[in-house]
Amino acid sequence: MAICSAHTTTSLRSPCTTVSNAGLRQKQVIFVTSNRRSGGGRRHGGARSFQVSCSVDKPVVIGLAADSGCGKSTFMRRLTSVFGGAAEPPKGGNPDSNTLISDTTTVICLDDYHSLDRNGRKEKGVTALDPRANNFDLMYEQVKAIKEGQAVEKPIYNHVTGLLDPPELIAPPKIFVIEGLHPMFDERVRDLLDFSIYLDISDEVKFAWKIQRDMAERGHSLESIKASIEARKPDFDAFIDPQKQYADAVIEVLPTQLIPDDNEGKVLRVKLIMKEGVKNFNPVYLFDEGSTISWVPCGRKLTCSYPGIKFSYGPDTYFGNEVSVLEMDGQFDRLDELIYVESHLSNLSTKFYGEVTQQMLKHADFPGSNNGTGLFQTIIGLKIRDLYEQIVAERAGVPAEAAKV
Ligand SMILES: Nc1ncnc2c1ncn2[C@@H]1O[C@H](COP(=O)(O)OP(=O)(O)OP(=O)(O)O)[C@@H](O)[C@H]1O
Ligand SMILES: O=C(CO)[C@H](O)[C@H](O)COP(=O)(O)O
Repeated sequence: MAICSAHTTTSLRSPCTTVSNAGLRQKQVIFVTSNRRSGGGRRHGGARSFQVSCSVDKPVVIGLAADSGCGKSTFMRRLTSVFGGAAEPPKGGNPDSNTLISDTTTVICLDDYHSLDRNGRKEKGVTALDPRANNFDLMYEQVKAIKEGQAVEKPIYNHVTGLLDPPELIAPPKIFVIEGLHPMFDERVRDLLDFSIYLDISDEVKFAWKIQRDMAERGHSLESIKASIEARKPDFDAFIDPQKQYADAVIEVLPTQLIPDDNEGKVLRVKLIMKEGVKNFNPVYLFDEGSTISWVPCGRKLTCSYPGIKFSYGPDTYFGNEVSVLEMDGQFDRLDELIYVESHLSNLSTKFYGEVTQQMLKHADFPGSNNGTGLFQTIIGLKIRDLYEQIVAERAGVPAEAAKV
């Protein structure tokens, strides 16, 4: 029996999504196979797709691009937290799965579309960033299937063994996030995205973060970290970096300008570059929309130790597109005082006064919580929630207020 067959669009909560996200309990969800073979699905190079007959709310698809070690996982944790509930790997599945599922979101890692495993890349002398090491046809077919409300059997790239493991079943969630090296590389995949983000970490900062993680936490030597960054650089420049021109929002992370010749990389200058004219996305602004503003909030209401904090805001162009740019240089001493900054920002898509500050305080232990990386990731998380609600409302033909999650 299809438990969703009586479901109508008057309710915006799809029981389908709840069931499918809870591990696709097959007794409760009817699969309509998409070819003539009974019990099977259409084969996609070892992976199948299934149609979930009761899909009412088709997923909103978000792309997040960045190089490895640039904060994608941290961003994803902030994003899923905005929707509530914990994100966990598929229950009972491969312990090395790269997928994270919560009540609302499913985040897949595009490393799972590596067509060459670690040995294969070594033999052919290509890096994982090279398109020849990735199966974009399968990525496109599966993201498209999910967007159309069909479950897919997605391959798994095992980062522990370096091998391609048997596929895992991915059901269409409310919000489907594809994160990794190439979400905007292939035009067909790019066109499926309802919103896209690029994390643009400057070489200096990337190096500092890599050292912090790979040296301190993984025991790699300084030389091997340098060598690995150098080896990836040509392919990064050729295949990953150009994707930022397509992103609806870019979070750019640079060394501070508040400390002359700083080379410690601890204090950061972070820019949130927001494309104008993107459907269901209104850029955040400081004080006065469209103006050019420079603001040092340190004083009676915001404690700042050296080197202080400086915000800037204004219009600009980015790869020929009109954008609004909000910048924060420096770091917060006291996160609870962030409310003072929040109260001067508009179009935040919060549901109550202080929601940005609350989210930041909730995850004060995440990397970047005291600077613009955490602040802008949180803001983009709220904007994605808003975008989702607007899309759902539009599909259901009701005011956006009625579609609040
Ligand atoms: N905003 C930040 N501020 C400071 N350090 C950060 C920040 N974001 C990430 N890092 C550092 O970079 C490391 C990698 O972060 P994270 O796991 O979120 O990146 P990732 O892109 O998902 O990495 P990978 O693709 O390799 O899994 C963290 O352990 C931390 O050391
Ligand atoms: O750039 C990467 C994306 O995270 C990895 O380096 C890529 O997936 C290759 O993985 P491995 O380190 O297991 O060989």
